[in-house]
Amino acid sequence: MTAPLLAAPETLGLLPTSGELLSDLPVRPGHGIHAHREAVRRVLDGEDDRVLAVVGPCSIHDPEAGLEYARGLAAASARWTGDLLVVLRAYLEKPRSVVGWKGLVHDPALDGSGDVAEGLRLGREFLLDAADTGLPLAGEFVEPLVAPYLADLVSYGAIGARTVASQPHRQLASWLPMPVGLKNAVDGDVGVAVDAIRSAIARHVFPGVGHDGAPAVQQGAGNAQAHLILRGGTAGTNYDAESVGQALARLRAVGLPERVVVDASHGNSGKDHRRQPGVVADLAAQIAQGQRGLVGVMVESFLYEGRQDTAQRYGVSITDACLALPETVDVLDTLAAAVRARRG
Ligand SMILES: O=C[C@H](O)[C@H](O)COP(=O)(O)O
Ligand SMILES: C=C(OP(=O)(O)O)C(=O)O
Repeated sequence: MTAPLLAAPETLGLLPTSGELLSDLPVRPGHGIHAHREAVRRVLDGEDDRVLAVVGPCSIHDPEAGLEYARGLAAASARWTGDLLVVLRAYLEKPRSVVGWKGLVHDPALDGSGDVAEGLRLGREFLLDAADTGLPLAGEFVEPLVAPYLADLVSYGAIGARTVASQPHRQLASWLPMPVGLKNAVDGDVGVAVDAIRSAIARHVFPGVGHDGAPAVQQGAGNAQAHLILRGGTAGTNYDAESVGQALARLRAVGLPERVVVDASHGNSGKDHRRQPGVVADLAAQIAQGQRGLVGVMVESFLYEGRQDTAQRYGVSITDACLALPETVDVLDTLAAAVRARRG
């Protein structure tokens, strides 16, 4: 007896279909997802002169702490309503440079056991509860098969620096029903993200899995709000006025709308959360001086500052280091003041 040429990967457990999970845990009346997505679109398209502020933990590992944070941010956000459109980072998947914890959806027990069925349920419950705060939600999409289980609750999507060159992720962005930001690569390459935007705004046909669980040929019509996120990289930061100007020029050169969101964390902070306020102060100065192509800012923030390797301390990130919520309020005050100055 010869071994099969291709054995399927070992099955560790079964998943519900996305249709089943959506019907068990439906979007609640009052979540206002359509209105949130439209609000994000208006800011990106320059029809609303506020600045998008995508703010929250690097990752959600403890739904209780994540919700306490979401409620705190929602309460604070009332003060910036006229100047900022605050969106909660509700990140349930983490791309890894090599190996590591892949996020609540992939490993809710945080121990490598990988109970994805439980992760999807817990993750969706978290998004539903977080949406109850009234904040629009942001998420990075890492595993294309996971998106149909969660994307109906998301109003701002991101494709990260590690997947921006991947055709399946560009296809994913082409069908996702919310504006999607595509990040420059880990090495700082902006060109690959510009290519990704050109791909994401186009129609794609690709294999996928429907809400009924059946494999199917699917279509993405193209995401008109696909845009660039500058996140710095190993080659250096790219939040300064010259880098922002160069990025806008690259977009203009290929006929794309001149708009960027800048991530104050990751390569722009060297993963040192204490540098994020300085980055946002620089961005605020650009906005105050009239830069209209700078349409959004991303900040990594949690209940308490810093990070930890394992979940010992409540409300502290187990992935990248975050600013504490009170410092985040100061940072967003600075940004809101800059938006008012730009109007003036
Ligand atoms: O945003 C979080 C991390 O920067 C990202 O998941 C990569 O982390 P890693 O380089 O520690 O794997
Ligand atoms: C992983 C992230 O970012 P990046 O892709 O820029 O590293 C993130 O925003 O969580």
